[in-house]
Formats: sequence, C-alpha cells, structure tokens
Amino acid sequence: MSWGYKPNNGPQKWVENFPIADGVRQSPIDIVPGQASYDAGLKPLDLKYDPSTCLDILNNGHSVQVTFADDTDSSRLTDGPISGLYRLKQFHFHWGASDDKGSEHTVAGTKYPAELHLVHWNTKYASFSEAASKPDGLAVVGVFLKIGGENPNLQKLLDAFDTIKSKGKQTSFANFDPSTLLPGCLDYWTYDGSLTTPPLYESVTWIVCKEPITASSGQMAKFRTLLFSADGAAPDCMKTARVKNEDELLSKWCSSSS
Ligand SMILES: Cc1ccn(O)c(=O)c1
Ligand SMILES: [Zn+2]
Repeated sequence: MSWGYKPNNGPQKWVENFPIADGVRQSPIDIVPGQASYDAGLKPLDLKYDPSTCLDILNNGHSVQVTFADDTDSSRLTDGPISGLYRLKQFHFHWGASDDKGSEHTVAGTKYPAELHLVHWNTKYASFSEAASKPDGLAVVGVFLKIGGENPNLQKLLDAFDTIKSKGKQTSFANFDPSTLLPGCLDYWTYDGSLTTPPLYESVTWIVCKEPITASSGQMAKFRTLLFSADGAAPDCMKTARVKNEDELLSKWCSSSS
C-alpha cells in the first residue's frame, strides 16, 4: 500500500516507511509571526521565470504538478535566504476537502484552503534528484491561497484539469509563467525544513510568502474534481489536507524578511 492521505496510509502512518518523519527538521510547521525573528541580513527574493521552460501538467496521484525544463538557468531563484542559484523544477498544490482547510503550513493556527509550492534545486548539485536529499538541496517557495475573487492566472491551470482527472494522466502545458501566481509583496518567513510528503527528506529551505493570492470558491472546487485514483478504479476525490491534528504542527523558530 503506498502512502496517501487516508487514515491507514496518511501522515500519521508515514513514519512506518519513512522514519525521518520523526526527524529534527520536519515540515510543515505552524508559523507564529510573533515568534519569528526579523533578520536584517535576509535579501529580497529574486525569482526569474521563463515561460518557455514550462513543459507539462500532471496528476501524479497525490497532487497536480506543472513541470519545467531545468537544463538551463532560465527559470531560477537567487538571493532571499539562499546562496547560489536554484533552478525551478516543478510547482504543485496542496488543498483540502472544503474551503476551511488544506494548506500544509498554518499561520498562528490559521489554515488556508490551499498552498502552492514552487520547487527549486541547488545547482551546486548535478540534478534535482541528487539535490533532493542534501541539507541545502532544495528551496521551496510556498504561497497561500485564500478565498476571494476569481484568479484568471490560476484558471489557465484549472482549464487543463479535465484532461488529467485521474492518476498518471499528463498533458503538454506550454508558455505558462509561474510568476503570475506570486503575490504582489514577496515578504517571507523562512526556516530549514523538509519535503511535506514522502520521502520527507530534510533538504528544504522553506520560503513562505506572507501575502496570500486569491482563488474563488468555485476554483477551489475544481481542484477537488481531480482523483487520487487511476482510470477505471473507483473514483477517489483528491484532497491532500493532512490529517495531523493541530498540536502535531509544532511551531519552530522562523526568520522574517520584514
Ligand atoms: C520535492 C517536493 C515534493 C513534495 N512536496 O510536497 C514538496 O513540497 C516538494
Ligand atoms: Zn508540496
């Protein structure tokens, strides 16, 4: 049985196959703004994305993911809390069964309906897969989604969902600019953490934007039309809200860029 988000294979059970779940720098966490320390040494994020590196959109059985060509430096993250240059590999989302939950990180206990993760890997390593297990291997920019007006940039993704409804489906997806999904203000919290799904590698410099972007309730409903299940199997609605209860989400020391 592979990992998922059900009581028998969800976050409470991941430690059985991925013991690092009990590690020292596991994500997500509850971010407590009042406890975050301002770090004047932190630089503004420098994100530059080239839409021509956008390749395809995929239902991988636990999220919807947009993958990028990462054979050049043309879509990359520099500055912020990191040193060197990290290339964009993919972005994906986490969302819940209803608009009151779904984000991985929480802010002083507040859950957002969804969270976007833009995954970048450190070019001091030869590839994403080599970087993925190194302590400074990955930098993930997290952006919260809150319920508000229709988001026309998000809609471009949602329009592709009907062709990737079930697990393993993928379709070409070109000329999408991920910077259209970033908030206007790029102030952030940062801490050293991990992947929030197996293999839970403790390799992520988390960069969580303070300002959310919006999605309408109808757009959030569209995420829930995706399936965990493959074609032909009993349809199993994709909702990746973690079942961990609140007190499991330890608040840890973060630095703040503002
Ligand atoms: C590399 C990776 C894999 C899964 N998730 O959720 C992430 O945020 C990053
Ligand atoms: Zn993620």
